Amino acid sequence: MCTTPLQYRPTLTEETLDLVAKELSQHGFIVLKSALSAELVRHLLTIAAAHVTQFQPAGIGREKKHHLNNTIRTDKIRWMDPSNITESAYLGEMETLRKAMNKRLFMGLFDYEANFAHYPPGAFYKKHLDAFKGQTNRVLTTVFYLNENWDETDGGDLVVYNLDNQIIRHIKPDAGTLVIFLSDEFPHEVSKVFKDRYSIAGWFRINNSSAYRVDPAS
Ligand SMILES: O=C(O)CCC(=O)C(=O)O
Ligand SMILES: [Fe+2]
Repeated sequence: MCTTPLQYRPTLTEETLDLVAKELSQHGFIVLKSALSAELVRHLLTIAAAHVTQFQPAGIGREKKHHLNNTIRTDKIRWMDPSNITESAYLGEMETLRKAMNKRLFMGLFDYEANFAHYPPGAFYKKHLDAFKGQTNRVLTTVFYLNENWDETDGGDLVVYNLDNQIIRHIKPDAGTLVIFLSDEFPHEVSKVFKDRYSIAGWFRINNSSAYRVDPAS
């Protein structure tokens, strides 16, 4: 029997990457609908749902400051596995995005870390910033949604604020929607969900290593 290996065609076109660069330089924020192939999105959802019992409670803060705080967030996560062909296809698209932003905007993004997230009914993530100026090497956030047939009444909007704390966007976590924004400029929250919600949150990082301090891998 002959089985062809599973392959995914890259979907981020030069035109899309131009648009992302333009919007990020003008507004620091972009929402792309149907950003990746429907097949890839479906397979990512299947993987997330199949492994959900292994997801771990998510923490806040990094390294020594990392701790669990279930008054701030109650989602569960699993870091992506590059040895899986489907997860690797997603990471490949993000690598295309990384290189494109470095080329067009000279952002100096040197790597990317990403986790699947599961918000069971009742879960939320209160308003937060992913990064504070000068204190982190996370500079560009991505959130990619995997949920089919998401209804307004299912909750779980991504609510985005500006630095004056005014709401600027409500984003429905629809399958295929990719949100990209500057990590230290947009406080955001995930409103309470009423149905299982799956996503992939990721961060492009700059290299803060110096002779005195070596950056940890994650
Ligand atoms: O899932 C979302 O819409 C956002 C998640 C988030 O803010 C985070 O993981 O830092
Ligand atoms: Fe966040």
